[in-house]
Amino acid sequence: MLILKNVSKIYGNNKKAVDQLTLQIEKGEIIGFIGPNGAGKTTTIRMITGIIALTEGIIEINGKNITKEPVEAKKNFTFVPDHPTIFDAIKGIDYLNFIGDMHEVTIQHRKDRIEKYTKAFQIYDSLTQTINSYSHGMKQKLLISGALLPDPNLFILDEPMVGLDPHSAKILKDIMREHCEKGGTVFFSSHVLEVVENLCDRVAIIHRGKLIACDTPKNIKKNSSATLEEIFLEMTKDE
Ligand SMILES: Nc1ncnc2c1ncn2[C@@H]1O[C@H](COP(=O)(O)OP(=O)(O)OP(=O)(O)O)[C@@H](O)[C@H]1O
Repeated sequence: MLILKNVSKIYGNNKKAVDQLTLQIEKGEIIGFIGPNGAGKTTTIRMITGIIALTEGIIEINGKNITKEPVEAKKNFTFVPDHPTIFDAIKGIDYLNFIGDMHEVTIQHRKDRIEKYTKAFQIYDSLTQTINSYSHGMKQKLLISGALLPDPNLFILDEPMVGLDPHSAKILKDIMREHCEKGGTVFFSSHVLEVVENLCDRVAIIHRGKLIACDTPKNIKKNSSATLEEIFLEMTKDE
């Protein structure tokens, strides 16, 4: 479903933010992508989503190369960025309809899914208001609802729990799990290690641009009684 082969990113200031990262994610998996601040998570996600170019390597989404076939590759995923930047002079419902139009979601399917997600996130009654009247969390939930609307094969989220209240975070976790049970795939970055440990099939750990582990939470913990947080802190501590 998602393949990264020897992917690197060197920024203009010669900063090697991602270093030879290789990762394969299968259909139906939830993968949590964790790492300390500056480890390269957002850079990796921005390369997967085609927002920035790779310096080297290959990224394929459902067999489509994000560099060579960006339009085809982009039909296979939706993305929720870490900051809910959104054109906010329009109403919430207009934003969702725009997403529906872009992804050619049928009217009935669109109506059902808008109701399902915005009611679950308790923003349904605010959809007729302009987005500039929304709180940070409401914007985040609108973006998530929009990203779910096309029923993507791959759902990518950069730090989705930030700004969500516990009730909304629980709904999002349930939606992510449901998406995978229906055969979809979820790839998300997070600093909330408890969520990652409890929700994910596998955890990918990046440190200083390099992938240092990618396995089930149980295997990463080597069956010890330590928490994922304890193991993560040990693996990524500065010598
Ligand atoms: N546009 C840029 N130009 C130069 N360096 C950058 C740029 N964007 C990110 N970096 C650097 O690349 C490295 C990785 O940054 P990135 O944002 O990918 O980390 P992250 O793991 O998402 O961090 P955080 O957990 O703090 O969000 C950092 O050293 C950062 O300073």
